[in-house]
Amino acid sequence: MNAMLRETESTTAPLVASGLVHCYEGSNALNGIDLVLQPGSVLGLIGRNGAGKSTLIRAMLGLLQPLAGSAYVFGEPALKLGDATKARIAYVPQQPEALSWLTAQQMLDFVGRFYPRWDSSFAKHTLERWQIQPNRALAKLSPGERQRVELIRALAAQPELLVLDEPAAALDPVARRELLREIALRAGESGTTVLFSTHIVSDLERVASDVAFLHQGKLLMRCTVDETKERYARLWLPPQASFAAPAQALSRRRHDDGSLSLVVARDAHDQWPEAAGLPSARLDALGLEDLFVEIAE
Ligand SMILES: Nc1ncnc2c1ncn2[C@@H]1O[C@H](COP(=O)(O)OP(=O)(O)OP(=O)(O)O)[C@@H](O)[C@H]1O
Repeated sequence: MNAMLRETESTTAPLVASGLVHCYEGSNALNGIDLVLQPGSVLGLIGRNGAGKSTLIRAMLGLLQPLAGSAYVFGEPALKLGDATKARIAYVPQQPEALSWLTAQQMLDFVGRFYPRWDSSFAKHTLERWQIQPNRALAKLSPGERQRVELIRALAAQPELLVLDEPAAALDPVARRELLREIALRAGESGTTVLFSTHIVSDLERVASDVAFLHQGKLLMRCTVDETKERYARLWLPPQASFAAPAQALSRRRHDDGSLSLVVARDAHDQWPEAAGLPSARLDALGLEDLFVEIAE
């Protein structure tokens, strides 16, 4: 990332990661991630199990100290966030466990005190609408119900930055649709910036403006959802043309007959690799799901 750009963005963007590196027990979970979230964008972070999504989210929010690199939230170093900045963020972890001895209502009442824009009427009505018993201990709720209470907490806070780590994992399809609608509404009407991780490509297509693809701790792709179809494609080369395969490709697979399939991207001048112009070559458009499967396989 350009140094001047980094300086400007780190003071204005809701979320900035710069050269984040992290290891667990000697194995790399993040390999130098640069990522900027623009205000009002909805970024879907996608990647296979173990790709590093939760680690990246936690490092970006200052919940984990990376081995190298830095993160900023609304211009403040993520590891030293003040209360005022914390009140602008709502984060739902993948497996919420905090305050599980309280009932849903008690937890919402307690947490609401820390958020200046807390919408208690939204919290009350959404508990009813999502059929959650307000007086049941959180520990006794099903994982899906527990996740819904956490989502209510995050949304009732009316945050400027909403960060959801696999929010749909335990939700049924109806609840998932409702959540996506709510995210789209918040982004569209209030300009809320949203970062969410997911495995569900259709959710991402439905609500995200931008997509980032994390693979083995590296950010392989970052663009708008619309751009993916125009910028990436599958290039097929027959055996006799495989010598012309470009050196740069997001994935490369040789078939038994000697032909090659590659996922390629347009270059800085918007051009496909030269081999795509060969008469025997074939360039196929890729949907988001196919693109991820091809790259991650
Ligand atoms: N506390 C930990 N101790 C050791 N290794 C860990 C720890 N947390 C994560 N890892 C490892 O780091 C890598 C990245 O994990 P992370 O949870 O960030 O991935 P993820 O993309 O969120 O995965 P999933 O989609 O399954 O939730 C994985 O290989 C995981 O096993």
